[in-house]
Amino acid sequence: MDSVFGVVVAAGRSVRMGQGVNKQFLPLSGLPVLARSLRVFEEAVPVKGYVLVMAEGEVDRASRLACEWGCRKLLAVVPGGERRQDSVRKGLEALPAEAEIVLVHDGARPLVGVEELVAVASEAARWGAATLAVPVKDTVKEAGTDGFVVRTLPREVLWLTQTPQGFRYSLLREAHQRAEAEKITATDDASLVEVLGHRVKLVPGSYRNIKITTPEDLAVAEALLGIEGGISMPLAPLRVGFGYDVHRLVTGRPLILGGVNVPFDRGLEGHSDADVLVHAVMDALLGAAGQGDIGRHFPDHDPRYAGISSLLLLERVGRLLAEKGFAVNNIDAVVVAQAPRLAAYIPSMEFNIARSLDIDAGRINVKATTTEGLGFTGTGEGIAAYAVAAVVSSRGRPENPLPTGALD
Ligand SMILES: Nc1ccn([C@@H]2O[C@H](COP(=O)(O)OP(=O)(O)OP(=O)(O)O)[C@@H](O)[C@H]2O)c(=O)n1
Ligand SMILES: C[C@](O)(CO)[C@H](O)COP(=O)(O)O
Repeated sequence: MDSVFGVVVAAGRSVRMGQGVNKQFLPLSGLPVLARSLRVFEEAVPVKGYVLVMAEGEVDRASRLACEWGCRKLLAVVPGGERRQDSVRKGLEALPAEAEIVLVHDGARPLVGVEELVAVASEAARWGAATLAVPVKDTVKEAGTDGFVVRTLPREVLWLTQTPQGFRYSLLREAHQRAEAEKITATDDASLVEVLGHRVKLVPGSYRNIKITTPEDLAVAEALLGIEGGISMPLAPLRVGFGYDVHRLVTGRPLILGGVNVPFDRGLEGHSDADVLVHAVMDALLGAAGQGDIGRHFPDHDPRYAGISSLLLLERVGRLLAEKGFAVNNIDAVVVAQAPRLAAYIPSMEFNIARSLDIDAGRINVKATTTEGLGFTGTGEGIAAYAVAAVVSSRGRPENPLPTGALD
């Protein structure tokens, strides 16, 4: 496919959400709305890179968070403009010259699927312009300013447009330049291309690709994710496991918790990266599946594991469980640390753990607590973590929990 790039706009004011904050940072099943939208661009193979557009005052915050969310294809975070189309234009200006197809997406549409994004890219490459859209389900009336119906519109030809919308880069830039020159305002990019007389191909999308606009949209999105993740449908047979780990705090080491490099004057000592949270999670998972503990699978005298990211080990635990016929239902964990304060990093920890296990972040819950200055965690000698995990047998019954020996 042609060289595909993206522009994700998230520089709006979130007025209709009515919470006084950018709705894109609100949690949706444990992960910020924006993180979910960006993840789709990360996962869509044809997308080479993308630009994120934020309100002026949120550029730094978004850049920092995107790093924590593991956004590897993000090229730049740039300030947006007054109207959505101004934000898109600024995003387009930041794209590299090699861009041939550009996908413009609302950061506020976190439920779009990777396949939908790829379909729009391929139709845009074919037709020059394409947009995801769904047929109107209700009967649509045109109203007068007096509040009375003027006419009923023919539903058969009406579609609700969504994003991403995909275009040949040169075509979309021309459309935006024309809009600037002729002072045209439009609520989507396809409209600007239509003004040029260019045809826009409709790509049938999904009704689940809602735009998070008002508070009830968040509730609907949560419900959709819950149903799809199967959380509301208990699976049996269920097995639970418990994990506990402690590491000593020392100077000269980074503090890695849940795969996040947490700023602190000391870090945890250990053979690997000493990620005490991920170690507790792995032990809980292995315990639930009857597969021993991490000491057995990843011995701390084995040079292969010296300094290794514990998230890589977690990925291997996830694969082992899958081989044994287990799927992770949910994990709950608590980090016990007197300092530093961890609240701001918890969504990223949950995201990292979920990504390593290839499951939805809504299935992971991480908490942090102090011990009011008591004990070894209270004095800052070390950090502890506890975790419980529930796994279900995807083969309908628990697997034989006999030990299988170490991973390769
Ligand atoms: N000046 C603007 C206006 C909107 N957007 C983005 O365009 C998308 C669609 O806009 P909408 O959902 O309407 O978001 P807001 O403009 O934030 O909402 P509201 O109108 O309620 O303030 C959102 O991802 C929003 O952040 C943008 O980047 N720059
Ligand atoms: C681009 C869009 O999401 C397509 O439905 C929509 O037009 C954005 O409109 P808004 O007024 O910025 O919410």
